[in-house]
Amino acid sequence: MQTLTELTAAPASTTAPAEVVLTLEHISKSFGDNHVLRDFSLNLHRGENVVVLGKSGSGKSVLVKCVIGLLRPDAGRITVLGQDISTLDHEEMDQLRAKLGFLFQSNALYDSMTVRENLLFPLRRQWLANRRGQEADLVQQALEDVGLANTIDKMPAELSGGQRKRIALARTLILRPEIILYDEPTTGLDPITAREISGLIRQVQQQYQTAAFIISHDMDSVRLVADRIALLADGGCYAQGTYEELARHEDPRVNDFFV
Ligand SMILES: Nc1ncnc2c1ncn2[C@@H]1O[C@H](COP(=O)(O)OP(=O)(O)OP(=O)(O)O)[C@@H](O)[C@H]1O
Repeated sequence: MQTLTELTAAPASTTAPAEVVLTLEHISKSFGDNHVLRDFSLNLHRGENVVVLGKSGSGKSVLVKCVIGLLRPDAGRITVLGQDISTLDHEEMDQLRAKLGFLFQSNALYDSMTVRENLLFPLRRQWLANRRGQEADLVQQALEDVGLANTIDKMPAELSGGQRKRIALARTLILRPEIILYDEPTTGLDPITAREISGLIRQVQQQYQTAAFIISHDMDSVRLVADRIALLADGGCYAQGTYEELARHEDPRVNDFFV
């Protein structure tokens, strides 16, 4: 396996894989007179990291909530792993969510449980029959993947912010998601730890061929993790391209993010 340094130094891939795993088509969402999303469209391909970049209040969280079915768009269609989510009932949506991983800002670890118990929890909740009896191995593997096998018996309060982020990612990985949604994965971390987490996001992508839908405005992290960036402005996908393409974009509304 590549070292973290090699991974963080690796240039973003410019060849997009063919299979589309997430499609947002002409999504609109308003709250009263506040038209947050207006005709927003974007595709995500298998194995691709896409960062959605936008100013505070531009609608990034609303977009993620639409993808995971917590908010229903007023117009448009969202297709996840080939399924139009507006056609799914609760049970079907739950089954689909089991193929998605989430890494929220809060990490959402259970403070009263050890690291081991935190990782066992989603396994038992999803209760994957074909993994019965393998839980201990899966926990061990997930912790090794994030470089924290030695924390298995610790409580979350004994871990640093960066370690808690890694454990939260291990808990997501244990269910082998096909798409991971990262909400501000480096917020609240010091620059060195933030860089390590960005390296880990790349490592996960390469090791598991997962697609990632990443909300971020940490431009150092965006540079390291993004294969493609979609700029959300005026409710729509205002511009998209690689980090380098958008950084030299002539429109100041785009290149201002990169200075
Ligand atoms: N449930 C809701 N009801 C009413 N308005 C909402 C709701 N959720 C979000 N909004 C509004 O939608 C707009 C976009 O909010 P959102 O949280 O998506 O922004 P964001 O881009 O994620 O911002 P930040 O980077 O600061 O987290 C805001 O004006 C917010 O007030």
